[in-house]
Amino acid sequence: MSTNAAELSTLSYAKYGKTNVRVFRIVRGDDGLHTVVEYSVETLLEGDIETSYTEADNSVVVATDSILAKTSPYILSPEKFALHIGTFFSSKYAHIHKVHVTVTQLRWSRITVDGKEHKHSFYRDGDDRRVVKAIVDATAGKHALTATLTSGLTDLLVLKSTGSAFENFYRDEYTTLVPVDDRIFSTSVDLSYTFSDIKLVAPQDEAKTEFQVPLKEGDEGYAGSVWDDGVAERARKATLEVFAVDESASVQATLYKMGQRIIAENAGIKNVSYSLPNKHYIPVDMKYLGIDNLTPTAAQTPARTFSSALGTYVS
Ligand SMILES: O=c1[nH]c(=O)c2[nH]c(=O)[nH]c2[nH]1
Repeated sequence: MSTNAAELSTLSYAKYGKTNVRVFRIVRGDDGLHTVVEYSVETLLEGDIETSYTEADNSVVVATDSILAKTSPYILSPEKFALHIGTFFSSKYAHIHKVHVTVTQLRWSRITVDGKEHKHSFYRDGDDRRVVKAIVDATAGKHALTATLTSGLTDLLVLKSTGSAFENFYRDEYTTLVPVDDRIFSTSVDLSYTFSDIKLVAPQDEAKTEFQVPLKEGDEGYAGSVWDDGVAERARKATLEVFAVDESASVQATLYKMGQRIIAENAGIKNVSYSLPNKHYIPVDMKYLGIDNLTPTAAQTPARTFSSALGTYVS
C-alpha cells in the first residue's frame, strides 16, 4: 500500500517569530540626562500562517526583528513596550490574531559620583533580570483586543547565614535528611506575578502607539497598575526584605510570606508565583580533626582587629 505524506499529516498548531533580539536604547533628556535600557526580546506570532508551513507561502510571514525598538514611546517600561509590540502586530496585520512577547531586561543603574547620580554612566548592579510576558489576543476582532501580562524577575541570587531552620518534616524509612535549627539558606529567586486581565482600547493610528488600557479602578479590564512603574521595584524589595528578616521555618513558608506582601502592596496583581530552589551549603564535619564545625558559636569567628597606627592586620 502506498502512503501519501500530504494526506496523512495536518498542521495542528503554529507560531513563529524571533527570539534573543537585543535592543539597547538611549533616551536623551534636555539637560544631558541619559536613560538607557537593554532588553532581549522574543516576539512570536499566531494567525492565518499555516500556508507558510504547508505550501511554502512566505507572503503571510511578516518581519518580527527589531520593529518598534527605535520608535516606541513606551520603550522605558518593559510592560508597556511588550503590550505595544503585541498591540502593533495584532491590530496592524489582518491575518495575525495572537502575539506572544517576552521582554527580558538587564540591569543598568546610575554610577554615583560625589553623592550625585551621574547623567550618562551606569553599572551592572546585579545579574538578575526583569522578565515581562505579554500575550495580546485579537481573536475576537481588532477592536476587542485583550491581553494577559505577567512580570517578574529571574536569577536573583540571595543567601542568609542564619535565621533559617528546617525541622519536623515527615520522616520514614526513606528519610536521610537531618533536621537543623540553624542553617545557611541560599536560593536563586525566580518570581512572576500576573496582572488582572487587560482589555485594550484598540489604536486607530498607523504606528499603533495610541493604544490604551483602562486606567480607572472598577472599569472593565482595569489595568492601571500596569502603568505603575513602582510595581517591579516594590516586588524586588519585598522579596529581598522578607528573605532577610523572616525567621524561616522552610523555603515554602518564607516564599508564601513574600507572595502575601506583593499582593498586599500592589492592587491589580492577581497571583504571584515563586521558584526558590535550595542551594545547599552543607557544613563539613571536622570531628576527626578535633574541631566542632557543626555548632555555630561566636568563638569560632576569628577575632579581627585593625590597627591603623601600626598598620597591622590581625586575624
Ligand atoms: O525549606 C526546605 N523545604 C523543603 O521542602 C526541603 N526539602 C529538603 O530536603 N530541604 C528542604 N528545605
